[in-house]
Amino acid sequence: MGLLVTYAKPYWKKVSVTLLAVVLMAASTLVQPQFLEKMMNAIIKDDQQVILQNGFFLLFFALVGIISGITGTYFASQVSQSVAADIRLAEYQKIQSFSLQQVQDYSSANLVVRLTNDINQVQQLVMQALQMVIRVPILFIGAIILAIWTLPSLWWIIFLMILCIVFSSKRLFAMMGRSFGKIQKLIDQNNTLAQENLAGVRVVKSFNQQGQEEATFGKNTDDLTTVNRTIGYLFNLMFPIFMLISYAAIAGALLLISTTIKEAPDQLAKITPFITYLNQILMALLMLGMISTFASRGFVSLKRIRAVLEEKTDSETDQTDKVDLKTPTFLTDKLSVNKLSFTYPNAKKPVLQDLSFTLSAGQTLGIVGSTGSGKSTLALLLARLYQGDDGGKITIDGQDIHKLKAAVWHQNVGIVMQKPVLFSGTIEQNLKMGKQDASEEELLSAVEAAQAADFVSAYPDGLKHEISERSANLSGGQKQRLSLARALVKKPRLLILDDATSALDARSEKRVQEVLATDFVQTTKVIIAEKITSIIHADQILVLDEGRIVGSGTHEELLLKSPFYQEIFNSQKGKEGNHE
Ligand SMILES: Nc1ncnc2c1ncn2[C@@H]1O[C@H](COP(=O)(O)OP(=O)(O)OP(=O)(O)O)[C@@H](O)[C@H]1O
Repeated sequence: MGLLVTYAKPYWKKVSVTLLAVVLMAASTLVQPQFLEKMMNAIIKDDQQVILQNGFFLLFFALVGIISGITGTYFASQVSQSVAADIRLAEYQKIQSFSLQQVQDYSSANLVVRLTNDINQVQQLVMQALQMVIRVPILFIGAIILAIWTLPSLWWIIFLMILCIVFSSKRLFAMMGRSFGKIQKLIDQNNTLAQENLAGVRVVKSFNQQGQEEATFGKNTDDLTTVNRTIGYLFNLMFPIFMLISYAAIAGALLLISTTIKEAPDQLAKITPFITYLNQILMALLMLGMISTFASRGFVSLKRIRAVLEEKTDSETDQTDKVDLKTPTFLTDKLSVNKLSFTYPNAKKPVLQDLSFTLSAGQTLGIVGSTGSGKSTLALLLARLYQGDDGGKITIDGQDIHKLKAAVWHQNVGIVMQKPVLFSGTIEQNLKMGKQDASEEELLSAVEAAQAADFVSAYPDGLKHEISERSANLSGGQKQRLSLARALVKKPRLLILDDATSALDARSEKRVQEVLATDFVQTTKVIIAEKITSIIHADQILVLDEGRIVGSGTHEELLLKSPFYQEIFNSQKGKEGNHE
């Protein structure tokens, strides 16, 4: 609730207008039966003037009710949309600052639901709350007081009716409440299934898995429908049950009045407002039921959103805009990795153990090793996307990289991941992620260095060419080249290439190596490769096996002293790609 109040504060003027309109509407609803009673009395006495006079007031207050109703809905809708938009933005910004582990812990599908469906639920909650939170108590208490005031002897009928309604709705809501939590979980699963299936559509088709995928998705959708239907049934039951109770109360009231009408004929005029008040009490309880439904779903969603917003993230103490990104503040000398170990947060065993090595500025480090030996993990640690276990450190000129501003480190480090990721938008927009203010010349030079010039210049719109969703209109090699160009355009002080040239032909890969050696002399390079030819000239090569360094030295040294390295080299000799 505190979260909603915080986000609604900037819109206090509109909130006040909404609440004022709602109070006016509730008051006009309560006052109308009073004029109805006066009209009934005048009809019995055949007093035309009083009939007209009260008819006019009745119409006037009905009009006030309509206008204030429309005004309230208009402003409530504006406030709820603005509050939802602000929370959505805050949540999105928060997710942007999440570590890889946090994204993995929540799962991306779950975060998408929290950004979409959960926000919609909160929007509905705000909309309904603004319109009903004040209206319901005014209407409920006001109608009870006025009903008793109208026919005091029938007070117990009112309370009996309320008791029956409260009892039956409590039961219905208890049954519905259980389903709301389930819905959110099923929507998460539904999203995960759809996302995975669409992202891997080629695999699904090539393995003829459409039927299997449809069945899994269908099962989840059926479960969701069943839970939604249960809630729908229970909700739709509520209205007839309430109506039944209220008609029983009205019938009871009429029966009792009919026995006393001869001694007190003025009670005839009171029966109409009394019944109207009974209906208003019923309306108030129905609205309470509705708001409880929105509240049950809305508060589940609000809790999920708050969990995201309250996550502790690295960048909270590290605001990019306060950092001078232009001035390189490190990498003047030595990058040292000292006794570095790393265990993924939910894993039992460390993935990297006791790694130590040093690199001088401008040097090239090659990393080879068996699959799953921890090469990509080391790349992520060097890029400061994860932090090593206690004790081990990565330092630059003696300073722990985690003590530096994350934004500064990321500005000076270029990483090309094993699976290249580009975003929908133009090639230029993607490349400028490396350097926002890069000139066209700088972009073209990076494209040239990454051996992407041929295919980029073949597009009639060149750098303005649109990359489609999940870069479906690019080949694997093209994606790799553009990812490399994006890292090169920022002229990083430390460049990490994780199997980044695997989809390049031997000639292009050789050209990339030459460009890195001549145009990026100052850049320290860490190159993870499957093929030894990719790192053969490295100043130092690390051989990893099961997270440990099992060999280090130059190519020639390793050929002499590391059987593991020799084995890899011999297995690759003569194969395509050995362009040495
Ligand atoms: N996010 C993660 N959470 C938990 N374990 C992970 C995660 N990522 C990787 N691992 C595990 O860490 C180990 C090392 O993975 P890593 O990707 O670093 O190996 P690699 O040497 O790059 O492999 P490859 O040559 O196949 O790319 C593997 O056993 C893998 O299962």
